[in-house]
Amino acid sequence: MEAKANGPKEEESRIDPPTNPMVTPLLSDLYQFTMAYAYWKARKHNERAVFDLYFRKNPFGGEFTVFAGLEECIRLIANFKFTEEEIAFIRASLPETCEDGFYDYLRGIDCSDVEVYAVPEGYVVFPKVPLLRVEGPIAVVQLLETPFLNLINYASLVATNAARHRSIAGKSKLLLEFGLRRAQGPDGGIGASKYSYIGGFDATSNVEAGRLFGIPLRGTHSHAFVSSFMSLDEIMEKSLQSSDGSSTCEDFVSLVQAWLSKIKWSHLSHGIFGETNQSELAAFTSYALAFPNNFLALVDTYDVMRSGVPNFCAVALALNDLGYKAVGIRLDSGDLAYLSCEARKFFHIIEKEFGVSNFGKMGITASNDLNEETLDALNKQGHEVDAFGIGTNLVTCYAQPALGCVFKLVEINNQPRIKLSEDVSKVSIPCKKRCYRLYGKEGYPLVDIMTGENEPPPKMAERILCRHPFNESKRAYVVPRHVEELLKCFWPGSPDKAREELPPLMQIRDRCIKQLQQMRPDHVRRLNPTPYKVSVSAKLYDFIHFLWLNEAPVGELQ
Ligand SMILES: Nc1ncnc2c1ncn2[C@@H]1O[C@H](COP(=O)(O)OP(=O)(O)OP(=O)(O)O)[C@@H](O)[C@H]1O
Ligand SMILES: O=P(O)(O)OC[C@H]1O[C@H](OP(=O)(O)OP(=O)(O)O)[C@H](O)[C@@H]1O
Ligand SMILES: O=C(O)c1cccnc1
Ligand SMILES: [Mg+2]
Repeated sequence: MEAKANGPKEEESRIDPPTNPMVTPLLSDLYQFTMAYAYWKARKHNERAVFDLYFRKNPFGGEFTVFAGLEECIRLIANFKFTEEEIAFIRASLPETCEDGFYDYLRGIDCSDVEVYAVPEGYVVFPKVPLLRVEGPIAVVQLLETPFLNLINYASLVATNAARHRSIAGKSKLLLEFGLRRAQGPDGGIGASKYSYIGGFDATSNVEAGRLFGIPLRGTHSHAFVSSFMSLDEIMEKSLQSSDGSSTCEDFVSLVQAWLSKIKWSHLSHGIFGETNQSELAAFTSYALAFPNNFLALVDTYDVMRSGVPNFCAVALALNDLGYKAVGIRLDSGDLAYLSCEARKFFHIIEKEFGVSNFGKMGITASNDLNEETLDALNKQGHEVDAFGIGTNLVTCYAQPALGCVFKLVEINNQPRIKLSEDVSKVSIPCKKRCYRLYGKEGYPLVDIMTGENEPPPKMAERILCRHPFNESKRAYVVPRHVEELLKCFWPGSPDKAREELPPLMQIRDRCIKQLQQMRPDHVRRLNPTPYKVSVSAKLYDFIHFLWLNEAPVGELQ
């Protein structure tokens, strides 16, 4: 197909449908359809509306949030079209008094007249600043409220949760997402894997997420595998070729037993253990025969130091004789700080005693109900864990089950709108706005500022007054070293107009890691973090308060 004169090639510009086929125009609340009908009935449906999608409070007691879920929103609107079956269902769900013309109207709807400006996915974001600004015919944009919130709330929450776990674990640790079995259903599981990866996890055990998104897959084995073996006699196929293929060990089981005996009687490890569990030894040996290049053993089924670790070392040393390097162990119960240190000491003893270089650096993975607090406790106690497998607390976002993103009308037919509330933090910021991040001389972001759409943008090296949107006394002058416009055009209305790229997941992850690194450390620390400043221009401040006074009825005291 020919490339269009000034546009991308058609196939390049085509945007895939949402990952989850359940994400359709019907994945919405009934009231969006009743409102759409009422807009249509009032001939208001094509009025041009601007909505902001934002949250009011950072999750997990922190002062930052990682924005995620944008690509799935763009996929939804790029493919937004009702099927006849869907229209028939809406017709059956609305009162019979609804006129037929509405269903013809629905049949014709797509998002070619909708514009979405958004913060790039993976960015660090803050309360009140729009993550998305959605503009279009009010009835259509209204229908997008629920699916957009659904696609962004959990994605951003779990990406933030992952980023927090990464920040405590430290850069050098491997973080594995193990949560599929505990996730809130299939979409929760897939979403958790995808967005934990964006938040800085290294890999997932979720095979379907690996296929869909190219996330690295990792895994060990379970207690069932260990306890399914009864004795070494079960192992029928005992031969193992050396890693370079030059020789074959006909009886790998005997080689393992010989090593276990050597370890047991070596003067350095003497007394640490007596008889190890032989069924566990059989399981480890079998696993090594199946995966000589990827041997990793779960060592806590019977007794970590008296059985699991010595059995593991015997198999690892036998593999070493044949030129293979074992990967390491996994600890899944007990005191993970203590056991990891004990295991590490044992590996060092083996290295010294038998001259196997780097044996002391053997990988130690830990799992079992890990969360921010346990990671923090392990750090404080000192530990020797290289990789953490985290499931339940990560994917269910146990510490906070939802991020409260909302979708509020800020302008209709060029008329700014405000939503008032007794609770000042819930008052919406009116107007179609532009948002900027101002950077200071040390390179850190200093403040986010929202301005009216037609105000001149803040300029580098030029002093600008940044005001708290609601608190009159809170204001500061900023001379930015660098100004970044936050809301970029991700959906200009049609797939062949210029728009921001939807980058691969890996790039979003890199962006997220970079974003977190460039934050001033006190904003992202765990204990008593400093709030990041979110502000409005002086002009917007005045306008908000003018509108507020205009819209709020004056009470009468009797
Ligand atoms: N050194 C440590 N400091 C703080 N918390 C730890 C430490 N080691 C382990 N933990 C945590 O303590 C909890 C122990 O959980 P629990 O008592 O259910 O497990 P367990 O008895 O060790 O193992 P099992 O799964 O066999 O019952 C887990 O959440 C684990 O992450
Ligand atoms: O603890 P999480 O953070 O959710 O991580 C995943 C857990 O899932 C696995 O076992 P499972 O919990 O199914 O069984 P177990 O606790 O008896 O090992 C694994 O051994 C971890 O313990
Ligand atoms: O591979 C593992 O060790 C694993 C995978 C999922 C859950 N728990 C552990
Ligand atoms: Mg468990």
